[in-house]
Amino acid sequence: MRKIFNEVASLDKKCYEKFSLNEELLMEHAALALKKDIKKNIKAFDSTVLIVCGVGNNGADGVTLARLLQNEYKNIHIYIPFELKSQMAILQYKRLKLLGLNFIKDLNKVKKVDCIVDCLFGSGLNKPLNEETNTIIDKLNEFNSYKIACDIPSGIDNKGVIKTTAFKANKTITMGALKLSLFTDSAKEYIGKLKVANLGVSDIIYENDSNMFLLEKKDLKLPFRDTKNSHKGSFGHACVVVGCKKGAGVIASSAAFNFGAGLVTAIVHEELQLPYYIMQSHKLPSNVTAIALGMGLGLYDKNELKQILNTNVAKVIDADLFYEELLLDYLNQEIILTPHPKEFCSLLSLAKLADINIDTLQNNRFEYVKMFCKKYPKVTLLLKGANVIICQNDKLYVNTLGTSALSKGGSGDVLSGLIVALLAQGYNYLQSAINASLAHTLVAKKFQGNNYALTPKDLIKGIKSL
Ligand SMILES: NC(=O)C1=CN([C@@H]2O[C@H](COP(=O)(O)OP(=O)(O)OC[C@H]3O[C@@H](n4cnc5c(N)ncnc54)[C@H](O)[C@@H]3O)[C@@H](O)[C@H]2O)[C@@H](O)CC1
Ligand SMILES: Nc1ncnc2c1ncn2[C@@H]1O[C@H](COP(=O)(O)OP(=O)(O)O)[C@@H](O)[C@H]1O
Ligand SMILES: [K+]
Repeated sequence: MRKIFNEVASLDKKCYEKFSLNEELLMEHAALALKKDIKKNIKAFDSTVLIVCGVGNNGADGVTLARLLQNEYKNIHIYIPFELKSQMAILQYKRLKLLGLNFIKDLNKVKKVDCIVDCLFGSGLNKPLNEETNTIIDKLNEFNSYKIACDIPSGIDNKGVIKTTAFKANKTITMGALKLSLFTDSAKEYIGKLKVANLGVSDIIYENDSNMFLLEKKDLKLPFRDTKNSHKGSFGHACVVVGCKKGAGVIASSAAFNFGAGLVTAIVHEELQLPYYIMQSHKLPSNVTAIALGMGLGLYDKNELKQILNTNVAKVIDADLFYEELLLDYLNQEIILTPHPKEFCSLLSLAKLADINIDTLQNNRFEYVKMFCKKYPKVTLLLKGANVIICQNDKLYVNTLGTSALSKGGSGDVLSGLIVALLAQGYNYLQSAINASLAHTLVAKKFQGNNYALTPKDLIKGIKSL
C-alpha cells in the first residue's frame, strides 16, 4: 500500500528546509518524470506533442517539459492561453523563448496530435473554471491522442470535485506523493492510470507519516490453508441471514463458502433451494463464528433481529439494516458496516451526524467517512463506490481496483459473503474488510468476458482462482 496525503506543499517545504533542495530542482524532476513517460509511450520522432500550460507552477512544469523535449520530437507545440503568473512559470518561459521553441496561439489550428500534456491547473485550482478554460479542456478531450495530466487532471479541485469539466487523461503523473483529491469517485473518470513522480529524493525522505493508504494488488492476503492438521471447524462457521429478497442471502452464502469458510449456514424462515453444501437453519447454530446480516432483509421481526445482533460473534452488516434505528445500539462495538452511498446517507442521519443527499456525500466522501468513524471508532466502515473507502478509527484505506463491471445487483451481496468468510476464518475486522474488498475488485478486474456481463456467479467463480 502507498501513503496518501491531504496536500504535499508541506512535503515540498520539508525538502527545501531540511534537505536544502529548491523549487527549481523539484520542478526539473517533475518535468523529467513527464518526459520519461512520453518517451516510453510515444516512440516515433515524427510525432506531435502538445503541451498546454496554465498560469501557475503546473504550467511551469509544462514549460520545463517543453525544454526537455526539444529535438526529441519533430513537433512540440506549446500552448499558453493565459498570461503567466507564477515566478517559476515566468522564469521557465524565459528560458524556453531563448531556445526558440514553437508556441501556438490557436488550438483550432491543431489538427493531429499524438500526445497532449495537460499542465493547465494542478493543486492550485481554487475557483471554478471560466468559460474559455472549459472550452479549451473540452477541445483537448476531443483529440484522439495519448493524454497525460500533470499532477492532477485540470478541472479536479483539491477536494476531488469537478464543477464543470475536467481533462480526461490516459495517465496522471502526480508530483511527489499521492493526494486524496485523486481518489473521489468522480475523479476516477478522469485520472486514467496513476503514477507518482519522484521529485529528487526517495519516498522515505519525501513522505511523512500518514493514516491514509492506497490499497494495491500486492496487499491481498488470501485465506490459504497452511495448516495440515485441520478440520472444517478450523475455518469457522459463517451464518448468513436470508431475508425477504432471498437471492441476496443465497449469493452471500455461496460467496462465503467459496472464500474458505469451513461451514456456511443460511438462516431461513422456510426451506430454500440452495447449493447442497450450504446448510439451512431457522436459528443460529451454537458454533457460529461470524454473521452477515442485512442484505435483502426487507421486513424482519425486530426481536429476531435483536437476538441475532446480540449474539457475541463478529458481524458484517449490509443494506436494509442501515435504515433501522436499532442498529445504533450496536455501533459502539466492533462490527463491519458496508453501506453504498444512499445507505450511508441514511446511517449518517440515524446517527444524527448529517442530513445530506447523495451528491453532497459523494463530493465529501472522505470527510463524512472520517466524521462517522470518529464518532464510532470501533466500527470498520466500508463505503462502496467506484473507489471503495475502508475506515477504522483514524486509519483510512482506498481501493481503486474495482471496475464498472461491478455495477450490478448482487455485487454487494458477494462482498458481504467474502467478508463474513474472512471473519469466520479469524481475520480481524479491518483485515476482513480490506482483503474481501481487494479480492472482490481483483476478480472483477480479471474477468475475461465483456464488462457488461459480469454476474455474481462469475465473481464467486473467480474467487476460486485469484
Ligand atoms: N514545490 C512546488 O511548488 C512544486 C510544484 N509543482 C507543480 O506546481 C503545481 C502547483 O502550482 P501552483 O500552486 O502555482 O498552482 P496551479 O499551477 O495549479 O495554479 C494556480 C494559479 O492558477 C490560478 N487559478 C486557480 N484556479 C483558477 C481558475 N479556476 N481560473 C483561473 N485561474 C485560476 C491561481 O490564482 C494561481 O495563479 C502542482 O500541481 C505541480 O504541478 C511541481 O513542479 C513540483 C514542485
Ligand atoms: N463503477 C464501479 N466501479 C467499481 N466498483 C463498483 C462500481 N459500481 C459498483 N461497484 C461495487 O459493486 C458493489 C455494489 O454493491 P451494492 O450497491 O451493495 O449492490 P447490491 O446490493 O445489489 O449487491 C460495491 O462493492 C461497489 O463498490
Ligand atoms: K494538470
